[in-house]
Amino acid sequence: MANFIVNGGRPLSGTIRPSGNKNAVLPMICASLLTDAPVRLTNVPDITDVHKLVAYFQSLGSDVDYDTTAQTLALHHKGDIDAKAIENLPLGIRSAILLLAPVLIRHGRLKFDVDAKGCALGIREIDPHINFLQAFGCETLPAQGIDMVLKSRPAAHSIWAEYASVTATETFLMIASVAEGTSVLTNAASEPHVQSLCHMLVQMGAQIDGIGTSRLTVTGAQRLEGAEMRVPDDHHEVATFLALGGVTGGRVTVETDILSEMPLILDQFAKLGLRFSQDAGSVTVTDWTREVTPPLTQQMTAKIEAAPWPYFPADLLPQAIGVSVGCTGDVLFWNKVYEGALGWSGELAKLGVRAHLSDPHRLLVFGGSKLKPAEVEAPYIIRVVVGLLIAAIQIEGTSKILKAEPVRRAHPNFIENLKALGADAHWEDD
Ligand SMILES: CC(=O)N[C@H]1[C@@H](OP(=O)(O)OP(=O)(O)OC[C@H]2O[C@@H](n3ccc(=O)[nH]c3=O)[C@H](O)[C@@H]2O)O[C@H](CO)[C@@H](O)[C@@H]1O
Ligand SMILES: C=C(OP(=O)(O)O)C(=O)O
Repeated sequence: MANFIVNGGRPLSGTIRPSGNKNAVLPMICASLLTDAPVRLTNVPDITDVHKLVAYFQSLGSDVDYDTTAQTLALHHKGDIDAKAIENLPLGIRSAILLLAPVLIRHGRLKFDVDAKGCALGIREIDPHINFLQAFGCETLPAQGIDMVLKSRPAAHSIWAEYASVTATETFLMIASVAEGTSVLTNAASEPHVQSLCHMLVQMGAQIDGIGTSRLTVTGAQRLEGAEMRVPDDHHEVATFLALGGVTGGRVTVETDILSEMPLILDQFAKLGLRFSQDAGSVTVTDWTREVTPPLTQQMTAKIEAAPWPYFPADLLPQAIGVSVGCTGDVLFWNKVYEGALGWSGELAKLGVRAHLSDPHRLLVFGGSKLKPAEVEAPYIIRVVVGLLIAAIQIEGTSKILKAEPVRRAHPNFIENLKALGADAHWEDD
């Protein structure tokens, strides 16, 4: 596991383009298995999760052309796929769960003991996925692990989900897109990455109404066609570069076409004293006052709460916490999604941060901490590596973030990009 070394206190400045969104490209890659026609994706990030899915498809005998320089990925799953290889789902990535629907649709059977754990944010449930698949006619056979079969074309089904799950909504979308008839999912997730999968499935021949809302109506196609899609820019990475620029007292411009999805995200970072200017295709962080905007309701503490879209994303909470440690006021962070996403906050104390973990979902960061460089250890959570870096890079002196490797799952060339903006940072191999 590699570590990050960062020499903090140097302003980051310049212009940068974000990479494609990991959580958008992964379901798109999995959905390519729904067709025997070619699929071509552009703006594909060079990240380890993509490499794992690509290796899986290569093992199935698919034609795969992944050009990391051009950021393109061409996939063509022609005839039969290798029945032995199909059960070797990629390990350690949450998106392995997104292979269940397409493999069952394509192959009719899947036996798995899925390690679809992804980031260590708490328990990563598989129940909604299995329940949705069963509702569409997949049977579960008694077995060690899970053994599912799909004997004929799925029949449309309507579901009211217990909660708005991103990947379970994507499972629904994939199976409903080939089902006979019209299916409805109520309490659907609506994140930008869920929307991009909808647009891809529409291009492939499904009819989808309600894209971007919590109710999706899908009419399936007998046969799905190929697709050519651009992976949307990563709104998490846009916010990350802005935060890094701001906390170092620099001026970073991010050029992107995803600004329409970012008003709430920028508002919440502005609550932490970051100031932005925007034009049609870019956003610039211009200043950091360090002042927390106090609520007008005097009994309240300033707070940032994360929940399913269109709330502030849970995957941006660590980055916001990283900014807040240098603020003069108190901020309450509330993760309404995951029960295990804040346990790492003890590491902040090593950097001199005063904070109180109120319960598994809420962290109160006190203003005015006397920060100092330190060695901290990241959990297996991509965005926490980034959050710890945002905290460390604002502190003069050398800090080390142990086990920083998970960042490679979502942010290509992360250190190279930081260096190009003027950071003094490098990888250290253990
Ligand atoms: C590959 C991928 O796309 N991963 C993303 C996806 O994971 P993933 O699809 O696994 O996340 P879910 O949306 O299912 O939510 C994660 C967990 O939070 C809990 N939960 C969620 C919503 C809710 O209203 N109530 C509730 O209790 C459940 O325990 C659930 O298992 O969405 C997460 C939430 O945006 C992101 O952090 C992950 O980066
Ligand atoms: C939690 C994340 O990813 P995953 O669900 O793939 O583990 C993330 O992208 O921050």
